[in-house]
Amino acid sequence: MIEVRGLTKRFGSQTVLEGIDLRIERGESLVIMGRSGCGKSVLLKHLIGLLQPDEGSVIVDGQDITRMDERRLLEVRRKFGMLFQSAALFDSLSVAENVAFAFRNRRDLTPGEIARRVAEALELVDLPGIENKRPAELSGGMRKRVGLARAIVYRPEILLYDEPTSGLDPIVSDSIDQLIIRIRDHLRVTSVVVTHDMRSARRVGHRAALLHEKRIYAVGPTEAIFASTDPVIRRFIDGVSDPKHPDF
Ligand SMILES: Nc1ncnc2c1ncn2[C@@H]1O[C@H](COP(=O)(O)OP(=O)(O)OP(=O)(O)O)[C@@H](O)[C@H]1O
Repeated sequence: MIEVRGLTKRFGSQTVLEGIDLRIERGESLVIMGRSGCGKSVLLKHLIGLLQPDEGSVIVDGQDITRMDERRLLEVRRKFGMLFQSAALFDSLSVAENVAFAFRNRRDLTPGEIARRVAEALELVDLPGIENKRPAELSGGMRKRVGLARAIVYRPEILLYDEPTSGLDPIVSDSIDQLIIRIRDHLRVTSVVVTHDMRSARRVGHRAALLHEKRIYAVGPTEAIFASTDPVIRRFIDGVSDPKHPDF
């Protein structure tokens, strides 16, 4: 579904990603893990064409999106839904207006059809009937669910999650993970989940990739990565710093 080939990204003199190769199969969920600031969000933004690589390419469903013009890129982006780290809801809009945001320019859908699709998306994230609430009235976990409803309302083929469980307690995190799994299986979407929540990674990922020092250090079935004895992978998974190199 997505293929990244030899992707290198620099910001000024800082190289953030170097020679990244990654394949994401249709219908699978891939977890991308790595230290804070290692470039996970930057990689995610390349998958949807929000950033352009300095070298290499990104192929989505057979189409090279690198250096694609904005009009064709918009077409490709319709395949994607994205759940941002902060859920990114508009506080001045109701839940229904937030969830329906992607439909604001669609003349082919009646208000009744939009309301039905919004209700269906809210149902799928276990928040039926909260259309008229405001984001400020919701807990952090509920806001994430509304963000997820907004991401799935137009039935994307690929869902990108940027830290879906950050800032949530373990119980709410588990419920978000269960939703990610349910949506993946129910809507048959390809999922890419950026996280440094190890429990969440283990629950939702068919495969896991560890980004380290600008490269994909390891990628494989999640259980194999978690069972690895490689010292870099172990330190990351067990959350143990290296006394000789506290920053690594
Ligand atoms: N638009 C930008 N302009 C300049 N530098 C940027 C830009 N976006 C990201 N960076 C830099 O790229 C590096 C990687 O950032 P990124 O947000 O991808 O990290 P991350 O792995 O997602 O971190 P975290 O886990 O803390 O969210 C950082 O050093 C950041 O400052």
